[in-house]
Amino acid sequence: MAKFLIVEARFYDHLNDLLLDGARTAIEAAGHDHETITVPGALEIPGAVALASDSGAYDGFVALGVVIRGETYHFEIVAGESARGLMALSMDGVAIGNGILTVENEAQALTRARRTEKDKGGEAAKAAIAMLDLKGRFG
Ligand SMILES: Nc1c(NC[C@H](O)[C@H](O)[C@H](O)CO)[nH]c(=O)[nH]c1=O
Ligand SMILES: CC(=O)[C@@H](O)COP(=O)(O)O
Repeated sequence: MAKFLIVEARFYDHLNDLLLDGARTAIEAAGHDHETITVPGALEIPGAVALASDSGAYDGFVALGVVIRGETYHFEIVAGESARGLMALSMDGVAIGNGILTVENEAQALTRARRTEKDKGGEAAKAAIAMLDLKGRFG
């Protein structure tokens, strides 16, 4: 049994609850354990994963969040830099799945957060599980 840390940026409570449901369901269905921590926003997720990974307490990580475009360039920064940070961790051998939704509006987020539709939370968890399996094979 592996232990996953879900790192969620709780910017939109109702959307995060759906993403968490999907991720937790996927991890449990695969027979693994999980814990969850919350950070202020998506920009803080990579740093939190780096800190937790250094602790050696977790086998894999799932990043969850919702970034909805506003009026300024900040969307590009938050969406792009959070993804870049997670990719850097992945390239450094951290088993991680990216479930940070980067969308134009809440409607797009809702259909992607629900387990009954696109289930991006479950998708991210399954990606983290797959990367952990690869780590065991090649690590
Ligand atoms: N606008 C959204 C943010 N912005 C906050 C940043 O992620 C960060 O917490 C802040 O810049 C302080 O460093 N975060 C989201 O997760 N979603 C958004 O829509
Ligand atoms: C993704 C964001 O940071 C966004 O919600 C901020 O909105 P705004 O660009 O209108 O300040």
